[in-house]
Amino acid sequence: MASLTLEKINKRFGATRVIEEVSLDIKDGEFVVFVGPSGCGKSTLLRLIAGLESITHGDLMIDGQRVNDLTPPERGIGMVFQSYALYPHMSVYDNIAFGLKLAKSEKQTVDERVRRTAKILQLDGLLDRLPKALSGGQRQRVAIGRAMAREPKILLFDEPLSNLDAALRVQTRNEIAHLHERLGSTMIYVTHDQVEAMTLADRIVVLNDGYVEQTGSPRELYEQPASRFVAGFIGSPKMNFLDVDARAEGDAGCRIQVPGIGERVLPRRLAGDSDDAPLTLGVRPEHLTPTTAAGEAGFRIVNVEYLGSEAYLYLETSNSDTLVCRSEAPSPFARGERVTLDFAPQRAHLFDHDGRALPPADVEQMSTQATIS
Ligand SMILES: Nc1ncnc2c1ncn2[C@@H]1O[C@H](COP(=O)(O)OP(=O)(O)OP(=O)(O)O)[C@@H](O)[C@H]1O
Repeated sequence: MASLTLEKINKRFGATRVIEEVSLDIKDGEFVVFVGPSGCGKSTLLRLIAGLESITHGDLMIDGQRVNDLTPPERGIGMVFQSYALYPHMSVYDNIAFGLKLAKSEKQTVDERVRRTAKILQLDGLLDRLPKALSGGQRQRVAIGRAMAREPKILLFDEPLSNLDAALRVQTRNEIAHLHERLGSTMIYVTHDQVEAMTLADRIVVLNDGYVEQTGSPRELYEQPASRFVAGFIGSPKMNFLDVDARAEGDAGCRIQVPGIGERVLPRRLAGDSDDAPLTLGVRPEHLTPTTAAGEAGFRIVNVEYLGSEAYLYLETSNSDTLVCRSEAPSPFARGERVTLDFAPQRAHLFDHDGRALPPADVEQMSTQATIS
C-alpha cells in the first residue's frame, strides 16, 4: 500500500501537449478513477505513473519519495491492461507466476503467492488451463492476478472491462470493488465509462484536454459539478442545458427566464449585479417534472424510451434542441403529446459563458449578515 503525489506533471509528445500541470494527492488505500472523453490524456497519465512514459516536467512521489527516474518494477506498481496481454502458450499458473519468476523469487514464494492470488480471484480451479480455454471475465481475472502476485504497492487499471460484454462487465466491476475492499491497496483506474467511475471510485478525477477539470467523490461531482463540462459528462442520460437570461434577485440568488417553462428564482450567486447576463441552465432528467399540457403549450414528445423500471421522454424545444426528462414506467405519456415542465430551483445549476458553475447563494449567511448590520 502506498500514497502517491503528482506535482505539476506535464507531458509532451514532441510539440503536442498531452498532460498540463496535473497535481493530485492520492491517499494510501484510495480507489481513484480517471475519467474523461477519448483523447483527454487518461491513459497517458496512468502510463506516466507506471513509468511506461517519461514525465516532461513535474514530480511523481510514492510515499514521499521521488520516483521519476525509477523503472516500473522499481516503483512497485502493477498494471492491468484492456487487452489482458496474457501469454497464450502459458497456463494460468505460469501467467500469474511470470513476474515473480522474472524477479527471481524463490520457487516456494512463487508457489505460495500464485495460489494465494488465485484463491482471492477464484481462479484456483483453473490453474492448469491455457488462456484460450477461459471466458473473457476469467482472462481478465488472470491479468489482474498477474499484476497482483508481485504484491505491488499500487495497482493501475487501464480500461480493463472494455472487451467484456455488458453482463460480464457488471460482474467483473463488482469483483474489482470487492478486491479493493479485501486488499485495501491503492488503486487507480482509467475508464471513459462514467457508470464504472461512479460505482467504483472513492474519488473521481475528471480530465479535459490534459487538465484536471474537477476532483471529488462521485456524489460531489454529480450534485455539485464545477463546470458545464463535468455536469455534462457525469450522469446518464446527461444533464439538460438551456440558454437563459438572468438578473440578481438580492439575497435570494437570481431570477431567470426559461424558454417554455417560465420565470424561476434560483439560489445561485451571480458574479455581478449586471442585468440580463446570458447563462446556461442545467437540469438533470430526474429533476424535470412533466405534466400534460393544454393545446400547443409546452414541449412536444418526440420519443418515449421504456427501460422497465423507468421511462425517458425526449422533448423538442422551440430551437430544435432536445430535452430529456424521466417519467415513471410505463409512462402515462405518449409520443406526439405535449407536456409542460417544472423543476425544483434548488436542484438546478447555472453556468456562466465560460462554463463555470455559479456558486450557491449563501442565503442563510446573507440574511444573518443583514440581521447583524
Ligand atoms: N506516443 C504518442 N505520441 C504522440 N501523441 C500521443 C502518443 N500517445 C498518445 N498521444 C496523444 O495524446 C493524447 C492523449 O492520449 P491518451 O491515450 O492518453 O488519451 P485517452 O484519454 O486515454 O483516450 P482513449 O479514451 O481514447 O483511450 C491523444 O491526443 C493522443 O493522440
